[in-house]
Amino acid sequence: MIILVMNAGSSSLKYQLYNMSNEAVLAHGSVERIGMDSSIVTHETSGKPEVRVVSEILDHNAAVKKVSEMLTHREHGVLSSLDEIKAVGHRVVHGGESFKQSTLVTPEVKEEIRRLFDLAPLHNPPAMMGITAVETNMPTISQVVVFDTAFHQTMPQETFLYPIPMVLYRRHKIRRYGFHGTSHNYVSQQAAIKLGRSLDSLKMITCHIGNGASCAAIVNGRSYDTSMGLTPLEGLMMGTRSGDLDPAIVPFTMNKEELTLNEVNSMLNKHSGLQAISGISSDMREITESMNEGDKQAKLAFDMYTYRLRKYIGAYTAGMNGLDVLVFTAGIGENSVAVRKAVCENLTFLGVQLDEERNEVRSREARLISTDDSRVSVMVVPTNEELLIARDTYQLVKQFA
Ligand SMILES: Nc1ncnc2c1ncn2[C@@H]1O[C@H](COP(=O)(O)OP(=O)(O)O)[C@@H](O)[C@H]1O
Ligand SMILES: CC(=O)OP(=O)(O)O
Ligand SMILES: [Mg+2]
Repeated sequence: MIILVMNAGSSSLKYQLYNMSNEAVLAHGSVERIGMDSSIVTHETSGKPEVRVVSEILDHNAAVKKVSEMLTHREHGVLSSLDEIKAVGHRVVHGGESFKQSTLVTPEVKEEIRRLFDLAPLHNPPAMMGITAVETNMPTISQVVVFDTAFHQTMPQETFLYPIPMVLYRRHKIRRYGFHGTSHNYVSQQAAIKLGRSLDSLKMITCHIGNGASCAAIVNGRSYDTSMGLTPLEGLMMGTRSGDLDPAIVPFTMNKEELTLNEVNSMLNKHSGLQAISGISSDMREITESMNEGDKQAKLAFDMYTYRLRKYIGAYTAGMNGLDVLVFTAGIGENSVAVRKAVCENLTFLGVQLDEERNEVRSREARLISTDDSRVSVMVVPTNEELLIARDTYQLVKQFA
């Protein structure tokens, strides 16, 4: 069965085409800068060099049309017809409390995702545009939605509620939801497999640190707590997002700087984090390079980033009353030797013993980076949200469509 996975952002659409008989990726790529003056399409099929074209792509509908063209292209394509695709699986960031697992798209499901626009104004509308564009361009195909929030629906009230008037939860569902659930779920499973242990007996912390960053406390394979909240702004310091701060900063800054709600939202989501402190970049590679060249602001950004992550690891270890496995994943977690080292070298009191040589090995495989006698197993596990979306889509379509 051939399945197309889509991850639609506000100005981008990433895709992967899977053959589920062996979970092989037949093609993958992205359309970036949708709606801007020149959009960039990249497309790669196994064994061939990447194709890159600049084109005018006005909206997500045009982007899906472009992806269909690439997949069936005489030279670069891998399909003779779009009919070969059995289903499309979409990443949807916010599923609220309505969606505890992945589901087939129906008119009711679409209505519910629309109702959640308020809670994820940056993330859910583009996902809906992707779903509608597939309906227009491939009208007979089954669609499945996979939610970032679903895995965290096992959190208990004491971790998901905010200590604010309960009426706000009852009326508006203001609570902590958590995100990157597909990734936390996937890497926790992979870590247990690699260790040859059952998830049922493990206390784990998974750190998904990419552009967006969150960590999760996972007990017996179920999410117990996670650092993102109502929206993906809470928690860790990120590339351009602040993460945790005193909420009083919001009205205080609005007053002092005469900012509107939109402006303060944009400040905290797009102009904070590593970018704001370093004054250089939101990209951890550039931060590390500048720090190594002696830049003090870059070093401060790096130190704040790793300190805040370490605080969460300490807090979650206390929250779970113990820790067996610590997992690093996503762009920074999988690649930054320096971040992993800075976080782990101050966690010896928890029983974390990093093996410096293992930490420096570069590989795309899940691997152990702690010493053999470290009480806590520290691991790097490459994430693969698309594969989990493809698997859920495959299961649901096999069962119901
Ligand atoms: N070799 C590397 N060393 C340090 N950081 C890296 C390296 N490779 C990628 N990164 C960082 O990973 C981050 C992007 O993570 P990624 O998971 O790809 O983000 P996204 O949220 O866009 O999926 C960037 O901060 C980037 O600098
Ligand atoms: C939910 C979220 O923060 O996603 P991303 O890391 O893709 O921005
Ligand atoms: Mg990501």
